[in-house]
Amino acid sequence: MTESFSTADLVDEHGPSLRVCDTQFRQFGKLTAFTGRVRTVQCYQDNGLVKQLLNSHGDGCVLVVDGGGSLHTALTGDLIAKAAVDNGWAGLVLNGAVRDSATLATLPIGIKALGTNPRKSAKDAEGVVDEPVSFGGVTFHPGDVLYSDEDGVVLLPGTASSE
Ligand SMILES: O=C([O-])CC(=O)C(=O)O
Repeated sequence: MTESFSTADLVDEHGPSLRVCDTQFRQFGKLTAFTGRVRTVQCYQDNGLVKQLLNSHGDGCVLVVDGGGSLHTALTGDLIAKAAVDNGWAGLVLNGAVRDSATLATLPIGIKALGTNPRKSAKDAEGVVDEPVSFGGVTFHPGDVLYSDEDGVVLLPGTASSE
């Protein structure tokens, strides 16, 4: 999907109603601009739920993973990211780490994360799916529309929302 938007223009257009995430992410996927409806996972050094979700239909959504900011284990690597591409996810935003970054850079998906660590995460699937998660000074609600580009990550309420 080709996206033509700019987060800076969205800020100018929407003003304070746009939520802007302050986290300074690194870009890992090949797509540097991506947008989609938010789904969420909260977990800590365990990517069992991330793996399950990204191995199911993405419907153009962006998976926002609050890994508590831990850089101790990778929440996504090349296999999970390839599954996300195959299942139609638009992107991943991880408050945590990735691995296999050289391969991630070749995949047609947006991936933002804090950094890298080659260590695997646990696979106990402990955590929470599709509840609001907060980091970088904003709350990500399932159903929000997320826009991400070279300048940052911003959020608008989903159209189904009454906000
Ligand atoms: O399995 C994991 O935890 C992450 C990984 O290496 C992959 O996605 O290839």
